Amino acid sequence: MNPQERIAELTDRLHYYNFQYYQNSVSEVDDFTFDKLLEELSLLEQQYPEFSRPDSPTHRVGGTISKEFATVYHRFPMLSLGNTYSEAELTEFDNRVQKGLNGATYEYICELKFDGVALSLTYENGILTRGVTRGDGVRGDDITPNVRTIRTLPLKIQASGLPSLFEVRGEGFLPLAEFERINREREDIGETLLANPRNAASGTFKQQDSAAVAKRRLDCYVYSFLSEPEPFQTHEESLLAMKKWGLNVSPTWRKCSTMQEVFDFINEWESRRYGLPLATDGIVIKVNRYDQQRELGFTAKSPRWAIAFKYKALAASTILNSVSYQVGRTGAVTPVANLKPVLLAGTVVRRASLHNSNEIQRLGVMLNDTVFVEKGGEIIPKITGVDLAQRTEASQPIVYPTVCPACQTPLVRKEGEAHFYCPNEKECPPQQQARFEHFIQRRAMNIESLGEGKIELLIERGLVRSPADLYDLTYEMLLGLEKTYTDPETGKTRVVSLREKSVENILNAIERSKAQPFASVLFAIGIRYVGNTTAEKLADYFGSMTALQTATPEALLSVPEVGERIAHSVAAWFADSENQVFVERLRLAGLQMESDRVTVEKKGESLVGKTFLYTGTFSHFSREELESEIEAHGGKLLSGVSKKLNYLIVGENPGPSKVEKAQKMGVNRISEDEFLAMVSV
Ligand SMILES: NC(=O)c1ccc[n+]([C@@H]2O[C@H](COP(=O)([O-])OP(=O)(O)OC[C@H]3O[C@@H](n4cnc5c(N)ncnc54)[C@H](O)[C@@H]3O)[C@@H](O)[C@H]2O)c1
Ligand SMILES: [Zn+2]
Repeated sequence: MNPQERIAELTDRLHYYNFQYYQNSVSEVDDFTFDKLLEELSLLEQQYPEFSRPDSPTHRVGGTISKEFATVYHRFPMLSLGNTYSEAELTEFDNRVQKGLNGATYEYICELKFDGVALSLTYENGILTRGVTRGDGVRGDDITPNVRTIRTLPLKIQASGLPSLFEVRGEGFLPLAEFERINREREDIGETLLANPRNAASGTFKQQDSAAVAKRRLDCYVYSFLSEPEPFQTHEESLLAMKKWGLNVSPTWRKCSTMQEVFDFINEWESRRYGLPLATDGIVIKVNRYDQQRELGFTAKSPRWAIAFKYKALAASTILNSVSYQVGRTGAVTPVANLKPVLLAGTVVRRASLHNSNEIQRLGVMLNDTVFVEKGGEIIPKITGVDLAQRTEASQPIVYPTVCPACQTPLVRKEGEAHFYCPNEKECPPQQQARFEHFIQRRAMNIESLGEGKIELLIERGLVRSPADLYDLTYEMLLGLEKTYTDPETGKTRVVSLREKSVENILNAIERSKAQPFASVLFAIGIRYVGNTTAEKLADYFGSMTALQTATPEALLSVPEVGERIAHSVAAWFADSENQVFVERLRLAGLQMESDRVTVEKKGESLVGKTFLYTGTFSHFSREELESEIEAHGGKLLSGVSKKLNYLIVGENPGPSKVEKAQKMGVNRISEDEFLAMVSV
């Protein structure tokens, strides 16, 4: 391939990766690969400037703006950062700074490079008025309602000396613990898992429904302050002031006066960063004094006074001893690598995730191979490659099981899914066990005193088979049960035994669970794809188990945010006769089968036969109030813009995609006042 062709190829490929990364929150290659390709393109362009394309990703910020949000122009461009993976290049950067400042003394502020989404936050008279993504650097998406859900971001700052207008920049992120929590929940209801915290954060910030955004507790570290005139002399002063004003500044930054101190900072944080509550991928080095920053200036894409040093993902090599297969609540089989213990980022790693059989094939990994293990943004490390040079005859192919490792039922693979499933939903022990764990969790029936091995014990002694059996347990059945567990990894033993007190606790909790609201019961019964939020929506809409059980597919589809996949799953679940028996037993046990929501009181008939959808926020109603107002006047709420929709009520900060679609389909768009006029006749 000649240089011109290679330049064209790289340009197109990098554009595609950028689009996937910024627009769809998907990484098709890892960052290191991406950065190397970008570097290759940049070098080729320097050598052959005549072939460089005007749209080259080397001289512009990679992101874009989306149609779904209003576009906002940045008052100060939001640039990228030059980056390097080598200490030698960092020294070159320092030489350039030294030269640029003509021998003046200077200091650096070193910070962690947080791996999330860049945010621009505008404060006017101390009030947070706007939150915008970086977009293409010149314009970004106005995601103010989503940014307002970040609890550590003050909506109002009161302090003396506060400029009347200023901008704060920072990194919006999903804390690791939150990322893991969301994935546990997703796994529990059979949803595909989020790939990594950065992409999850990026996807979350781009959601239209800020109530859904609020459920994922996003956070933000701020690291830059912009205002005109600039009240500070140095970056350090701005960090201290922002901290004082109550903005969330990570305490990890340090002032360095020599490159040696910078390198020490880099080395120190290489493993320490894994103790932070979020993913980081390097450090950022910034010239401290603002006048010196101005002197050094910017390239088209990034400041000359700062650079990012990116860590290569921390890796270790070790032996793959065996693969075990775990069966989840929905029957999905997940392979897990058992490794020869190895030290990685300060912790001993014994296991790594292998995701699914495709991943094993992709890696070409065999038993007894020497494998590379990396710690990325996730807590469980992953196998990223095989050291083929170390392969011996001892290496044996991994034979993926054809039957369930727990119950020997032949595994099946559904079309379009990466996982194999054990279809023996009702009898497969790990699925059964997980079904109980799902049922007793706090947000379901809240019988958590049954945790920690007690369920296992009850199943093993044949006392319960279905969660409905919990309601038939008696004091006599439970008292004195005992079991010793041995941890396969450490060999430690633990005794679970049911004495008077714990039996009483369990029975009380079971009794109390009968008062859990209908939505919790609906979540507890464990319909695939029906998480907490969906259960609430279904409970609200149908009001009772009976209504839901007999709901037509069309009715299910008209529930807000319920699509084909969920509707199908719900219908299929209720069509199963064993599930019907299960629900009947729960009903007889006295569980809540109806919403205690006050049924909407009829106020009039002016909206009978009309369908509605709303977007944005309203001054007279909360979302719930608007919904019940529509219902109270006989109107019907739809879940999306379709031909069946008569009116789209457009509030403040509406979702542009809904409005545009409504416009295209010729749906009437009405204001809040126009709606008020319709219901006050
Ligand atoms: N894997 C892929 O497919 C893919 C595609 C596109 C981009 N990328 C990755 O994204 C990077 C390019 O993105 P970029 O242009 O945003 O550059 P960048 O992420 O390397 O650096 C700029 C960004 O760093 C962030 N940042 C974090 N901590 C900071 C701090 N303390 N101070 C200042 N900024 C801080 C800011 O969000 C800023 O916008 C590449 O390095 C690449 O690895 C990957
Ligand atoms: Zn099984």
